Amino acid sequence: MVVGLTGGIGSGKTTVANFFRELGIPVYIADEAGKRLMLSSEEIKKEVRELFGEQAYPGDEPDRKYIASQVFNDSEKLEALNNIIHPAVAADFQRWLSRQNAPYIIYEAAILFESGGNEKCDRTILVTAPHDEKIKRLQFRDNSEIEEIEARMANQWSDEKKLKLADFQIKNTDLALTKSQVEELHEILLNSRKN
Ligand SMILES: CC(C)(COP(=O)(O)OP(=O)(O)OC[C@H]1O[C@@H](n2cnc3c(N)ncnc32)[C@H](O)[C@@H]1O)[C@@H](O)C(=O)NCCC(=O)NCCS
Ligand SMILES: Nc1ncnc2c1ncn2[C@@H]1O[C@H](COP(=O)(O)OP(=O)(O)OP(=O)(O)O)[C@@H](O)[C@H]1O
Repeated sequence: MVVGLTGGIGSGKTTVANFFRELGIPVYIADEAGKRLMLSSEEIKKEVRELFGEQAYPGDEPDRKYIASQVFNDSEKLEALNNIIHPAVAADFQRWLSRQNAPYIIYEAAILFESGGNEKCDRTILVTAPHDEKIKRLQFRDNSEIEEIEARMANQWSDEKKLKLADFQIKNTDLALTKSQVEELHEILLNSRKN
């Protein structure tokens, strides 16, 4: 059973994914796979260079800050980048999935619903947190500018829209409460598999 896990920027997806990992559940993180593939795949490097110029890959490693500055205020360029990265991540995920042996696995992706990835999931979980809390956490973690965070948010669906499609919601405010929501959901997922 594939359980999709998503949430807006800074909502706490990775924090929640790590709680599932502590329960012994295999977790695939699409953002990390995308990063790894941008480093290892010559095909991706070539296509990204064609799209954004040499500046996107000054050497062997991508200039993520430069690419971000090009895509989050230009939805056509973002779509073109997504079209390069997402199929490669999907193939990598299928290879990973075929090696797993667990009652269910977690597939964590930032834009699961926006990209239609939810259609390949048996269940979906949305992590939510108050807007100001997300901004505070990201400023603390990454030293990000508010404008940069809001530009990414503008390219993601609202929680209201995603909640209509999600099977479960995890409200990530207090970490201890988040952990207990994960433990409860884990039991539900184990049982729903038996039905
Ligand atoms: C633009 C890139 C180079 C910026 O890299 P950077 O290290 O700054 O950010 P990172 O990848 O860690 O993402 C941080 C957050 O930004 C947001 N974000 C990233 N990609 C997207 C996207 N395509 N659409 C909307 N939001 C996005 C998410 O909330 C994500 O959690 C990178 O995000 C990227 O290659 N994105 C396109 C591919 C993609 O969709 N990746 C995510 C799922 S595979
Ligand atoms: N409940 C919480 N209370 C306080 N800090 C939190 C909480 N949940 C997450 N954080 C912190 O907020 C930051 C963002 O969390 P996390 O990285 O899990 O979010 P994310 O949704 O995966 O982020 P991104 O969208 O950038 O990939 C991290 O520094 C994390 O340690």
